[in-house]
Amino acid sequence: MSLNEALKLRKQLDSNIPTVGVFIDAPLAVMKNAYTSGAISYLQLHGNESEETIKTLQNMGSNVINVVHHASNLKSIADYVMLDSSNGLGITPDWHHLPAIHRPWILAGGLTNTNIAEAVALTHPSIVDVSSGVETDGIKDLHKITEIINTAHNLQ
Ligand SMILES: O=C(O)c1ccccc1N[C@@H]1O[C@H](COP(=O)(O)O)[C@@H](O)[C@H]1O
Repeated sequence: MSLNEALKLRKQLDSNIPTVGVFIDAPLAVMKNAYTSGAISYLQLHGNESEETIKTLQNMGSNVINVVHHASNLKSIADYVMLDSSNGLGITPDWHHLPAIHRPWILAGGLTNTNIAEAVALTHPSIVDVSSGVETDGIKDLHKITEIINTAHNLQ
């Protein structure tokens, strides 16, 4: 998505709703621009971004979500870590063998309305994140989004 498209979408959204930009090893200038233009409030980094890059983005004022593919990599100076088995391919991590995680963290990867209760009960994340699980034919589906939000809100 171009910066202009992101800015257009930002304008259509309630200003109280934070927006997240998803990046994989993007140039620092691109990520900085996305943040300073006001298009996004959080940067979600799915590549091999260095600690130095994360620090630079945080010093700009942005919150940074560092995505890791294995629970053994959950140490990061980022504001949040997200555990996701893949990069948006809808593959679930192994929820049964996660170590206890003593920091705010986000569970992602293949969550759907039918598996979210089990995933949360087994892993106790601070936040859940879902993308392909609320799509039909690659397009976000309002019915699926409403359904999973209701399910999540009813979890203990
Ligand atoms: O969705 C994508 O195309 C994507 C591409 C590259 C990196 C991440 C991507 N998506 C993000 O991945 C997580 C989990 O997605 P899913 O629920 O498994 O489909 C989510 O944050 C997506 O925004």
